[in-house]
Amino acid sequence: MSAAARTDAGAPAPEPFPAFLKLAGREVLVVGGGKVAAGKVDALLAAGARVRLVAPELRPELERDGVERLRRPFEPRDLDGAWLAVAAATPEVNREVSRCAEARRVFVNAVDDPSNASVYLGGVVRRDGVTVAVSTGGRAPALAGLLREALEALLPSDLSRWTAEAGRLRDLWRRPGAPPLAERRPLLLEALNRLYAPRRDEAAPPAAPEVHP
Ligand SMILES: C[C@@]1(CC(=O)O)c2cc3[nH]c(cc4nc(cc5[nH]c(cc(n2)[C@H]1CCC(=O)O)[C@@](C)(CC(=O)O)[C@@H]5CCC(=O)O)C(CC(=O)O)=C4CCC(=O)O)c(CCC(=O)O)c3CC(=O)O
Ligand SMILES: NC(=O)C1=CN([C@@H]2O[C@H](COP(=O)(O)OP(=O)(O)OC[C@H]3O[C@@H](n4cnc5c(N)ncnc54)[C@H](O)[C@@H]3O)[C@@H](O)[C@H]2O)C=CC1
Repeated sequence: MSAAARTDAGAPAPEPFPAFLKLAGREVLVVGGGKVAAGKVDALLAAGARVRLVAPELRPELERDGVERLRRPFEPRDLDGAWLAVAAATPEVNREVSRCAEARRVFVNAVDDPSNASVYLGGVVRRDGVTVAVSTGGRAPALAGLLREALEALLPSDLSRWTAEAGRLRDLWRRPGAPPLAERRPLLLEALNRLYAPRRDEAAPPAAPEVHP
């Protein structure tokens, strides 16, 4: 078991608190300019974050809109104004970034160092407006990846129909006369099942061919 899974006293560590961050328009510091940093930057930009990237050398694909680039080694002041930091440089630099971020109460993801990170990234499935994320609390990243694959296979390919129907019912249930909360889940399940019920015209036996004398 990795250091992340146990506290110093040997007691099991508390499980991480799952949350989905709204990063749009918020500043995120990424330290490092290699392959790993490039992958994190892709995900951060997709979430609408404003990325500040610090590294003496960086890969050409990091020269893109939405990324403020500082070509020099990390300095603690780079964390000023950041909501979140990602340490994706060398292990020694990552440790320093984690230490400084912790001191400033900025959450930090350290790609190679679960015990010094305050944020773990997970395996992620996104489909039709639904996001499912899996973490093993830093204990077994490859297992998080496998579970992500399994969930990808399990979720229906037409999940957009589910989200549309659930959204439609939610709008209805905001009006006066809506069923009480406790009844809504079973009603939602029934409504989703109805999406797959054969339509009356499909269920009817085929009409006998018309015979013309
Ligand atoms: C703490 C964390 C970093 C963070 O938070 O960013 C972290 C850390 C480390 N990963 C390592 C190795 C591997 N990581 C993967 C895969 C993934 N790792 C991911 C997340 C995380 N990995 C976070 C914790 C997640 C959690 O809580 O469970 C996933 C889910 C998401 C993502 O990275 O985007 C992604 C699957 C994506 C998908 O398929 O969906 C594979 C397997 C593979 O690639 O198939 C291997 C090789 C096999 C192995 O070693 O297990 C090593 C050892 C490095 C070494 O020894 O050199 C460390 C460092 C350490 O543990 O010390
Ligand atoms: N490449 C991989 O598949 C994996 C990498 N890791 C870890 O991820 C981290 C990054 O990996 P890569 O992207 O492959 O590394 P890389 O070697 O390609 O890039 C390292 C980057 O860090 C920058 N850097 C060095 N000193 C710095 C400083 N003082 N301040 C700011 N930036 C500095 C370099 O300029 C470079 O851009 C490493 O800690 C590595 O151990 C972990 C698992 C897998």
